[in-house]
Amino acid sequence: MNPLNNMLIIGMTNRHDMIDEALLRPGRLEVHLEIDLPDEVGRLQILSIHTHKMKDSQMLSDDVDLGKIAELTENFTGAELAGLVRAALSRALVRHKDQLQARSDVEADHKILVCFQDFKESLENDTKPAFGFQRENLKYFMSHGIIEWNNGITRILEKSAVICDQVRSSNRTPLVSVLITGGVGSGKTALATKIADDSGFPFIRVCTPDNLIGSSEAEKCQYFKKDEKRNERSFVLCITQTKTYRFFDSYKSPLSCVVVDDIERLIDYNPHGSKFSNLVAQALMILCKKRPPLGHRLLVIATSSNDDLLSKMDIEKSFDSHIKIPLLNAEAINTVLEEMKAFTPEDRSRISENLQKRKISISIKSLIRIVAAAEQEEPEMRHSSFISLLVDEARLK
Ligand SMILES: Nc1ncnc2c1ncn2[C@@H]1O[C@H](COP(=O)(O)OP(=O)(O)OP(=O)(O)O)[C@@H](O)[C@H]1O
Repeated sequence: MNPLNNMLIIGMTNRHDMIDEALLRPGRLEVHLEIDLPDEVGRLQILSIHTHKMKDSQMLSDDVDLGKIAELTENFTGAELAGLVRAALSRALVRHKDQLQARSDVEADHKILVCFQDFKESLENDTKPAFGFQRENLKYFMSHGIIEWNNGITRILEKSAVICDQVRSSNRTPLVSVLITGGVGSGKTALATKIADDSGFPFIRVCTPDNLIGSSEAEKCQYFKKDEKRNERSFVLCITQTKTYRFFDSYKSPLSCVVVDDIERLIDYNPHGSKFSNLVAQALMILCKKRPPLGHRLLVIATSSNDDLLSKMDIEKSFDSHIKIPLLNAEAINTVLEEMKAFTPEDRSRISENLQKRKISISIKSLIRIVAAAEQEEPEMRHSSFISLLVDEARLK
């Protein structure tokens, strides 16, 4: 066999983690270059390249501000930006065809013009980034907004803003992990996503156990992989047939936030017999401790309703900060009713008067549910129905 000289072999993949290590050893595919998501300047350059021909043939309207489009396309890859330009062009073509059909005047302007509106509509309807997040998806977890029902909630939000600033700008802490705990329905998921949303980080991923229903432990398996070149460990936490949560996806962006919701469900905790998946629990602990690669910063926010379990399993210690969400007392209930504009002002003052005599504590989620149930009653029955539902619920707890 004669060796071939002067050959350069370039391999490309978007699943570096799945390539056999034998192929990546020195002497084989030994130089590894990772292409990160483009920043705003990079996106502007990519958009300029893909609209270059349009501009030359005067098909690009003067109102198209590529700088603005670069600003709006956070987390877009180069291929997605090219797709966006194509989608905007398709919209312009369809509009042009419709205009031609509508006009009897054949002499009308025949020029196809791609406008800023075409890009805007394509962004809204056609091209979405595969990485990162969609802001509207986060809103799903805060379906009733965030009500600052007492100073405790305001302080939590202020403390979280400081933590986000720390991740963003401190050179000492590229990784910060926060644990949010509270009773069932206390608003953990909503607060975690609010913190992630307010952080303004370009990459946000919410990992909920709902997506893993029916997955076996093998499917949820996590594995660790040693990258010999960079001496780093990268890992995949959960693999399902439909979805792959790769926490190291977050390393594609310089500034990322991963929300891990409902830890006890993620680790398959079963109070009967106290069973859980140790593999997933270990993966979580490593996620909270493993520094991201150089130049990348990561905020991990995890939520749980089971404080005791986490401290027994030593998971709690893996987090840098622990936020506890309180339940609502009578005063907080009044604030929430006020903020939600639930019932009439007269009903609200009757409720407030009634609650003064009671010692009550309830979760925000239960309170919202009770308000919705009471609002189904006849107007004159609403406040009494609310009180009795509230008392029943609080007794249940
Ligand atoms: N200050 C607040 N904090 C958190 N949630 C709030 C607040 N004000 C209003 N909400 C609303 O309350 C609901 C809280 O539900 P959420 O699912 O976040 O609770 P949870 O503690 O994660 O529930 P579970 O224990 O069932 O997982 C959301 O609809 C949210 O919009």
